[in-house]
Parts: sequence; structure tokens; C-alpha cells
Amino acid sequence: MEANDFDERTMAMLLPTQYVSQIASVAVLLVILHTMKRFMSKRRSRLPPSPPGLPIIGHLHLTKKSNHRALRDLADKYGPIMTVRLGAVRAVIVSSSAMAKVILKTQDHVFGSRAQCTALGILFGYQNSDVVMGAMGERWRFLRKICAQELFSPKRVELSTETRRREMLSTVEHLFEAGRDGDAVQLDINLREMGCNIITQELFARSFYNQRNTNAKASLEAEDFSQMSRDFSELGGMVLYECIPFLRRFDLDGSQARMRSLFFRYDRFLNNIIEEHRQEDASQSTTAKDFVDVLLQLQKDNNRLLTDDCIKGVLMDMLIAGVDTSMSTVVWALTELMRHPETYRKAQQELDLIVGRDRLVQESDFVHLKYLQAVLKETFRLHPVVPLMIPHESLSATNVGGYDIPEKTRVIINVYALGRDPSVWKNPLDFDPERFVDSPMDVKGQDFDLIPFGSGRRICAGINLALVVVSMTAAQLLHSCEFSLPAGMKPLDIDVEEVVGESAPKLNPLQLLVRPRLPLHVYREAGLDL
Ligand code: HEM
Repeated sequence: MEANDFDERTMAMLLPTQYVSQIASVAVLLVILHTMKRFMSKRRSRLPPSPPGLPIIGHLHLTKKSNHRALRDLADKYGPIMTVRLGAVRAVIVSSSAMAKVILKTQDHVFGSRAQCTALGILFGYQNSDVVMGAMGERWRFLRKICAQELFSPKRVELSTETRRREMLSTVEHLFEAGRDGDAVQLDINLREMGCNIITQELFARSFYNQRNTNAKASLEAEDFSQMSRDFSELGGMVLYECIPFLRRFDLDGSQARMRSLFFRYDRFLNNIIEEHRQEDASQSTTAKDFVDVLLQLQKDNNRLLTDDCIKGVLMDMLIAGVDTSMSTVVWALTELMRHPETYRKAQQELDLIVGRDRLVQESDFVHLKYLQAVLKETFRLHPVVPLMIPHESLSATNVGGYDIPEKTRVIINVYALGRDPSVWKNPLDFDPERFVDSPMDVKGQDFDLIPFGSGRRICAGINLALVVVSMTAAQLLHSCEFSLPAGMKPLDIDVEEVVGESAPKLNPLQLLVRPRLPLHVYREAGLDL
């Protein structure tokens, strides 16, 4: 073996060793860098505090999916901004007005979107092409604009005054009839049907519930429609497999099958409505008269954003977000008034003073009914019917209150907790409208202590209509009806149990005795058959 051979072979053997040591050094360096980066980013990344969670389910056992009461109790311990893990879904829960203001005002542009992967948004929002679940973008902005101009503008709301008046009078008449023999009347069902008629007439000029209805086909349709709404509220907000994705394969509780079948029923119903409108339009070419007409006209004008699915998504939004919310608020107001007879009398005295007893109350009276306005604000505070705001989603990473919020984080504002925050409200659990007498605070999204409709770009699209409907229904009922408790019942026997879910109506029915309060000629002049 020559020296050169040795050198070459030795070199050949040494080279890999040399590489190995170099590679090892690089690897060690990389590990050090990676560890440092993680250490640094951990130090830098400061997520909102979080309760100890369990593997897989995270905090589901503590939050019971996402229960506003459970979340408020957790916030007492972990603070006004905290992180919870609902299985695989991470959400930041906000429970103070100061933090809510940052999300909905200061950083509205960051938090104005919605998660695009929720089961309800994909199915009932027609792939999130609707208003409620739509991502912040061109289509959502366009839909909000149409809603603001064509459905909820002050002019449009005023145009439908007569429809609301008719519906309210028909309901009052029905209440008197049902309670004539001294039977207790179930307020919830009657008001819900009225609220539904008001919305469906706005949307597609159709009312499902006619108190004098004897038409069997219409009754069947109404029953079908009621059943769909009941089935929808039973679905709840978040489907379990969204939290624990591997459960999707098994559909253990049958909820996926139920959800799909309900969706197809709604879809068929909406297809029929659209088809009927198209046919009417083709045969009569009348001017636009309801919201579906307007949407179809815009679609004909070649608006590429308005597909049939998008139209159905928007209609679904209004049926789901618009029907129960307003009337549940009225039921809560009546519940609290019956529990507090002094307050009830005071509200009636104001109506007698402003309106008198010789005519029915009108929408134009409402601006003068200051005490009733205070009663309703107090109702919105204590019984927000959307206790957890529809989850927002961050469009980019940001910082709130010193905590890091990563991109695409769901943020849920606990409106229920805001209304009961003892650092803001004196005796927060008491129903006390006096706190709003002479207070300039309102519910339109400017005062973050009281935001039952949200605030900022995602504020409730139907707020104008909702406020008119809630105020007028409450005023009409208090002015024209005398309510009293069934025999043997005391005011505080009326419970304030609420449903725990996406919306929080009163759990148990409100049953009251009811009789006319005004001279009979007033009702008769208004066309009531008394
Ligand atoms: C007392 C009655 C009502 C209350 C308390 C209420 C409350 C709310 C709340 C809290 C939100 C979520 C806001 C957010 O995410 O920041 C919302 C959104 C919405 N509401 Fe209402 N609402 C009521 C009535 C109505 C009515 C009557 C309609 C329509 C007929 C309606 C349509 C909508 C729509 C379309 C959205 C989605 C807005 C968007 O994401 O851009 N709401 N509402």
C-alpha cells in the first residue's frame, strides 16, 4: 500500500466522520435555536388565562358546551378575558364591557369576521353565504347593505306599521277570547306566532298563523313551520362533533342526521317560496313588494353575488334570528312586571297619562313613554335573549388587554355577564327600571355596559325593526290588557328560569289571566270583534 493510497483511504474514512461531527454541530445549533425560539415565543406569547383542562374535551365539562352561566362563573375566577377549549375549538371569552369595547370598537376591523367551519354556518348558512355566518368580505358587506336599505331602513320599517298594528290587534283579540271564561292564557305561544307573522310578511308577504283561520291547508303549513322552528331551537348552537371531530363518523346521538333532515325541510320550504315569487313576477310583473321580490330583482340585474343559495341563506337568517328574539324579550318584560306589581302599575299609569284610555296606543307615542323605555332597557340588561354573542373571529393575530390573540381565534362576548357585572351595576340581580330613568344609556351599541344587540360592524342587522316591535308590543299589551295572576299565585311565584342555549327565552310558559282594560268602544272602533 502506498502512502498516497493510505492517505486517500484514510481521508475517505475520515471525511464522513468529519461531516458527521459538522452535521451534529449544526443539529445541536438548530435544537438550541429552536428551543430558544420556543422559549422566547412562549415568553412573548401570552394567551389569556385558562382553567385547567382535560385531554380531548378541554373545558367542555366546565362550560357545558358553552353555557353563559357556567362561563360567567369561570370568568369570576379567571378574569374578564380568558381562554377555554371546547374540545378541539379554542375560544376567548370576554366578560367585561371594557374588553368588549376593545373587540367591538377599537379592534372591530380585526374581530369582524366569523368562523367558516361551523356546522350550522355550512348547512343553514348555505356555505356561509348568508349574513349571520358570512366572513367579512364583499358578499357580506353587500348583503348588509341590502338589508339596511330594503328591509330595516327607518322608511321601510315605517311602511310596515299597518301590518304590525293588524297583527297586534288580532293577538289582543285572541287573548281576550281565550281568557274570557277566566282561563289562564299562555302568552309565549301567542306572542311568538304574532312575531313570526310580522317577520314572514316582511320577508315574503305570508303569515302562517291566523287566529281566525279555519283553512285546513294553512293550519297544516303553520304546524309544519312551527315544528321546523322547534326542531331548530333543539339543535342548540354548537354541534358536538365540532368540538370532538372524530365523533363525526359515528353520529352517536343522531344529531347529524336530524340536522340534515331539518335542513332539507327548510330548503324545500324556501325553494317553494322563491319559485312562487318567480312565477308571480313572470305572470304579473308587479313592482317589488316584499324582501324576496327585492332580492330576485337584484339577482335579475345580474348581481353575481346573489345566488339562489345566498338568497335562501339570508331568508333563513331572518327566520332564525328574527322571530323568537323580539317576542322572548317581551315575555321577559311581562314576567318581571308581573313579579313587581308596583312597577307594573307605574308603567300603566304612564300609558294612561300619555295616551289616555280613549284610544289605542300608537308607535308614535313610544318616544314619550320614558318609563316603559326604562323597563325595556332593564329587561335587555337582565334577560338578554342572545346571552352569548354569535362568535366573532380574529382576521389576524393581535393583542387585547396585554394578551396575545392568535389569528382565527373565536371570540365570544358574554352579554349575560356584562349585564350582571357588580362593578358596573348596583344590585345587579334586582329588576329595577329606576336605574335607567333619566339615564341617556341606550341599547344601540354605544354604551358597552349594555349591548344586547352587539355593536360595531356586526351589530344586529334587525335592530331597528326589533326595537319597534318589542316596544310596540309591550306598550300595546300593557295599555289594552289587564293582566293578573291565576288564583293562589303570588308575584314572586312566577319563575325566571331561562333556556340555556343559543337564545335564552323563558323556560316555563308565562300563564296569566287577561281581560280588556279600556272602554269597549275603543276596541270596536279599531275593528276588534268584542
Ligand atoms: C330583541 C331582539 C333581538 C336581539 C336582542 C338581537 C340580538 C342580536 C345579537 C346579539 C347579534 C350578534 C351581534 C354580533 O355578533 O356582534 C345579532 C345578529 C343578527 N341579528 Fe339580531 N337580535 C334581535 C332581533 C333581530 C331581528 C328582528 C332580526 C331580523 C329580522 C335580526 C337579525 C340579525 C342578523 C341578520 C344578525 C347577523 C348580523 C351580522 O352578522 O352581520 N335580529 N342579533
